[in-house]
Amino acid sequence: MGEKKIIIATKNQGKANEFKQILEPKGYIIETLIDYPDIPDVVETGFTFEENARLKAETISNLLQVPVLADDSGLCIDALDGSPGVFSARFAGEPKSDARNNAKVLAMLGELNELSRGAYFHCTLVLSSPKKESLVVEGTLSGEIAKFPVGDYGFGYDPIFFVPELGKTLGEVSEDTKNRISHRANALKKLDAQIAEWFK
Ligand SMILES: O=c1nc[nH]c2c1ncn2[C@H]1C[C@H](O)[C@@H](COP(=O)(O)OP(=O)(O)OP(=O)(O)O)O1
Ligand SMILES: [Mg+2]
Repeated sequence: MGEKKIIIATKNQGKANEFKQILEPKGYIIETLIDYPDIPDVVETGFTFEENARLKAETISNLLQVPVLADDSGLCIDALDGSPGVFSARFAGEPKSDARNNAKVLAMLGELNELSRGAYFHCTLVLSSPKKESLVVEGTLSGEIAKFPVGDYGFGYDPIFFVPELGKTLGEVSEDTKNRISHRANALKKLDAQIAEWFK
């Protein structure tokens, strides 16, 4: 496999690690905006995951004039009618904080029993190139909101997201295990199936 460089339009270290772990073994060279500190933040003004992922991918692709992949993702909680959804990153306000976001979710769900704590992670990926129609794929992962945070692995809402099939939160499992089942991994599988055709 030749060198195929993809820039991921993210400044999130947790996402960056997962993209590298999944895509580098497939022969991709992965860079992220952490490698381009001078590029300003893209303001996420959209009301859907796709709008925000398009905004990030298309803005950075037009700026750098190379193919760019963006991820917009979030946690959708049944008892909160799908909230925080696209507002996941700043659910507890500015500056964005995983710890405060998790505390806010736990406080809002209170003592609701297991049957009422259903939730899923959603990930929309948009791959953009300056003179091409963008490619859009999505993936989800179902689970439940734990009663308290468990584990130090992962990032974001991982310590409070319990996966029944694993009997653990995502904060308790290795990167390998998460990357077999996650919303991001599921979206990347769909991207993988379409990327060769799209690049032609
Ligand atoms: O696998 C995940 N495990 C735990 N939490 C997660 C995951 N995937 C998304 N999330 C949470 C983190 C953040 O609160 C929001 C994403 O917000 P989102 O705008 O897509 O990302 P971000 O602002 O952290 O980085 P960037 O926009 O630079 O890609 O959902
Ligand atoms: Mg963001």
